[in-house]
Amino acid sequence: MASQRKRGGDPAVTGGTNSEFGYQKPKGHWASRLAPYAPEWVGGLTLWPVAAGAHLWFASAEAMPWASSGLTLLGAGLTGLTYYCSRARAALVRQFATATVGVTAAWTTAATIAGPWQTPLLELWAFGGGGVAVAWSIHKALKRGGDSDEGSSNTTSDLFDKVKLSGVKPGKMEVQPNKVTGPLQLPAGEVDVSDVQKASDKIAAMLGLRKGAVRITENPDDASKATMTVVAEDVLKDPQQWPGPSHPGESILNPVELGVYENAEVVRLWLPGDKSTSRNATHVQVNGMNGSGKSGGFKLAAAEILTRRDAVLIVLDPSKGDQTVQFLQNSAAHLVTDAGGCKKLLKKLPQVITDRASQLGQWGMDQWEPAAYEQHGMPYVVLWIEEASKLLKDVDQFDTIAQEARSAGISLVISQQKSSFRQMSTDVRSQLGAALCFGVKSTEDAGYSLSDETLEAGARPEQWQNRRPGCLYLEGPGIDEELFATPGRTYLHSDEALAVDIAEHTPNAAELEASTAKTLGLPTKSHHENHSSEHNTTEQEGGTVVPLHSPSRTAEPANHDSVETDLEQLDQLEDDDEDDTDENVLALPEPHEPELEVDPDAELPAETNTTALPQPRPSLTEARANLHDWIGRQTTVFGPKDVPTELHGRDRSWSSRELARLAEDGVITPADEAGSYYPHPDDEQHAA
Ligand SMILES: Nc1ncnc2c1ncn2[C@@H]1O[C@H](COP(=O)(O)OP(=O)(O)OP(=O)(O)O)[C@@H](O)[C@H]1O
Repeated sequence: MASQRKRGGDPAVTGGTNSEFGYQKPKGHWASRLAPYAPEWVGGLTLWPVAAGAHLWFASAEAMPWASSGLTLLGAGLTGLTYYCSRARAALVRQFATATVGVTAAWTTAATIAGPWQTPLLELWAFGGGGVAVAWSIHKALKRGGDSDEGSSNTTSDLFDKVKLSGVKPGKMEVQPNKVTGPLQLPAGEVDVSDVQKASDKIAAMLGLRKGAVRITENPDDASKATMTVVAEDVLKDPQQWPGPSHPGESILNPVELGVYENAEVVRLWLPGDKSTSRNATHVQVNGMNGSGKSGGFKLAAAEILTRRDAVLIVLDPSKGDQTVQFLQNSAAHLVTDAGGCKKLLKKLPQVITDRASQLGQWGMDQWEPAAYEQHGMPYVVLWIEEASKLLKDVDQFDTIAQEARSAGISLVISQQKSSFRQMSTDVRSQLGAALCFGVKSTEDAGYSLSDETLEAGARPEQWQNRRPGCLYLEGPGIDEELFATPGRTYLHSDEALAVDIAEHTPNAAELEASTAKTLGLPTKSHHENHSSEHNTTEQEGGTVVPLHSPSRTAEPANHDSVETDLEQLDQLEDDDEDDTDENVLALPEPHEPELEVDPDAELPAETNTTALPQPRPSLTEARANLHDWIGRQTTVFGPKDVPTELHGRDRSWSSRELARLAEDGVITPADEAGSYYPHPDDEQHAA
């Protein structure tokens, strides 16, 4: 327990400060330099006249026995009290303070009875008292420190005195850019690391810093040690720009990079396990209130996953439809946005897990490793489940699914506002080894996401709520535990920029192996490309949303399994919610409808409003030709927002990508402002 004693009770720390918080104000004048040492000398000198007065006062034979026994009791009580109150101090100080009070009380009692001028009381007072006063002064002089190396420690030591944690001893503080760190030694058995953590905001206030600027992290190997980190400037105020994919064309074994921590380290999330570093594969829970930046985090993670050579991303997003996933329209991601389809896919997962795990076993692998893709074509699968609470309640034994999925090379990412007991069972939660926590509403919500240790170490996602979108804490395998309580912020990005990088990688994107694709009712590569080969006259730009009963599914070869699956799906139709009607429509086989404007891209309602709806959408070739003509008529700088929707029938991100492509091909020239262009090739621009 923390010592809650009053600051004034310890002669070693009283006096000597004349600013509000003492430790900051320099004392130049000799009087103020000597003032801290006055109490022991003044106290010692006044003791003699006090004892003399008491002796004369109690001189009568009747009063003296009462006075002597009263003073003895009082002395013993004060000695015991001193010992108790100094328990949070270093052992030597505690013993010295107790001895000082005990000896002083004994001398005062004896001097009151016999008279302080008697031998040896007079000599004891003169030499013994003087010695005690000198000892206290030396102790104070050393503690206050004239030596500059110790200066910072003593200053910090005083800081702990102020928050009533005097026994806490700071070590040498290490100064880094925007950060000061140093070890703390706690008085073993007297002050707990949680006591210091609770005082961290008070310490920040005393240093004139914002809440959360001081963090105390416990030492996992020694409960009497901790680390104090002080971050002066809040560098997360302004998010950093997305630098592009971190490991394009490399393995998903490399971390997914999402942003930066306040100490400028990169926020890294490892998904697959790695035996060589004893790291486990992990699932992730993503939490954060509305507007806290979850979708932004998803988009960055998606861009990372989709630019790796051996990973497949499947996204289930039953709530926002393709509002969030629009930027993935040209990617290899598998998207399911109807609730019924999402649930069906989840129900098929156990089969996929069993198949993949036994397949990996046959190849001699007890978990997924890059060789599984390189040698056998089995990619790592990241199944990202948005608004998971709406789906998981209908999936039996999801905890078992989660438990088994990791060994089958599948990471589940469960994203929802909060993971309270109503939203997610404790069993499921215990299977999610990583937590990505954005701003939440309350401390309680933070507790559903982050571990107690991280919260005690100073993580406060509730301080952001949704006022600091993108700010996060991340716990997970492979991450240095000191970073668990370090705030970070996702990169600032635009959907267009992400889409461009993803599209660049799409031709090399990993394919879902045939057996998994079949069980889940998904195409192997991407809906976009499969669909394209089956319906090559159908426009593909928006064709990435893959409901389970899509034409691509019906095109799969019929066999015993698929008959069974279809029967099962028919049964399940009764259970499914709001999307049932759509599913029935989509389930009808429509393999050859060359001119039919089937547009599985659900982005259309969002951007192609009333003007576009009654119009047949131009094909990609027509859209590009229209855009080209339109550019030819432009005379000034323009951007994607200036391109009329009816020219192409698509959303603005399409224009954005097309313009970027044309600029790359040298047809138009980028202007100074990002995302805007001159309607001429570069050389003409210079000539003009
Ligand atoms: N790192 C960031 N820096 C600055 N702004 C950001 C960052 N991340 C997201 N934002 C902005 O914050 C707003 C909310 O973000 P986002 O839509 O990702 O939140 P959300 O948690 O998904 O919200 P909801 O659950 O309501 O969809 C958006 O305008 C987004 O552009």
